[in-house]
Amino acid sequence: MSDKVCQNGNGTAAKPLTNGIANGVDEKNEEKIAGVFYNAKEASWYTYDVLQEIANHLLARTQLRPKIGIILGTGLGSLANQLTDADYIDYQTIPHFPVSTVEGHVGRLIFGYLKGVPVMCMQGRFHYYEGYPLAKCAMPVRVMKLVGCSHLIATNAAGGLHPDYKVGDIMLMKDHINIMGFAGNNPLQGPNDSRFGPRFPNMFNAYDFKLLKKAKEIGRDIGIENNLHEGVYICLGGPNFETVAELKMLRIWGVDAVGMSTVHEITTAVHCGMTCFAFSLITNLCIPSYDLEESPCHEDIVGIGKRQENTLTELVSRMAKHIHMELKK
Ligand SMILES: O=P(O)(O)O[C@H]1O[C@H](CO)[C@@H](O)[C@H]1O
Ligand code: HPA
Repeated sequence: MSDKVCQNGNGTAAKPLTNGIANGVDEKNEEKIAGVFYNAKEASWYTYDVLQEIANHLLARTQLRPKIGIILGTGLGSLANQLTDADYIDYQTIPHFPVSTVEGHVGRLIFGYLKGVPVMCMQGRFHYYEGYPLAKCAMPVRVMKLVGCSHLIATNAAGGLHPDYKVGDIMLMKDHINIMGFAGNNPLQGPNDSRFGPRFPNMFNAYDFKLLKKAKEIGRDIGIENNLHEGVYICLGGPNFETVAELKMLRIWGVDAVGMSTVHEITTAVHCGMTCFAFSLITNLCIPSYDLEESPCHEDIVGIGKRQENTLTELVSRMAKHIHMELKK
């Protein structure tokens, strides 16, 4: 038996919880689960004014005025090491901000230059399974928008369901299935503030086609074309990994990669008019068979991201550079 922390998918990797919340706001909620508050009211608590307050707070703490927001997924946080002249802002120190509770998510915003391009980077995201409502998970996207970002680059670690995918491959997201939304759980649920966007946003071109094309071009330039795919992502609620029957069903649905994030962030970004690009790092294979000895393990998933740091940095920084140049035109 290896000395890995988790075997057969049963390992957990929760960070020790701190007090969970940085300021007085959440302490008003009645329900408290393991230090993280869950209350549906929280979802509609992030009004335009509250989010503007957060944005103003951040703008007062950095000179940078980025147009590109980046979300770093599980194990992908090391990309932030490449940022120069950076201002680091821990989530705990931001008014009304939740904290990251998952291993592989540092829990801070970084304003800095990625190969010369000013960006705002989330080194750690929020997930539904942490106990946060979807609107709260996606709330930082609206903050990005209010800070001045017109573009979102979202990354995630995901299980590869497409039979051609290998661990370490990259799947550019061309579309997603909002299965949690099917069940009535959507970050845009509740009163619509038209200052963010319309009541009924169109998700037809959620993933910008031109950026997708550019990413494929960059993939060729950096020699990863054989490990680069384009596919459909699904966000499940987690935190458990999938059963074999579930994987079989998802394959029939046309899903190529499975994760527990990103979809609500993209939905929120599209709603507020941001241009989106996203990709999954395939960190494990989702093989719908009962005969396997190994199943996904969070520690391994984190490790794959670290291993691919150079390639991911190259892809993200070149995409950021491209967007930066396009915005200047
Ligand atoms: O989507 P990100 O945050 O990259 O993380 C993925 O990896 C974790 C499971 O190991 C889950 O949180 C899943 O969503
Ligand atoms: N399933 C769900 N989420 C994931 C996986 C997976 O196999 N790998 C990384 N995030």
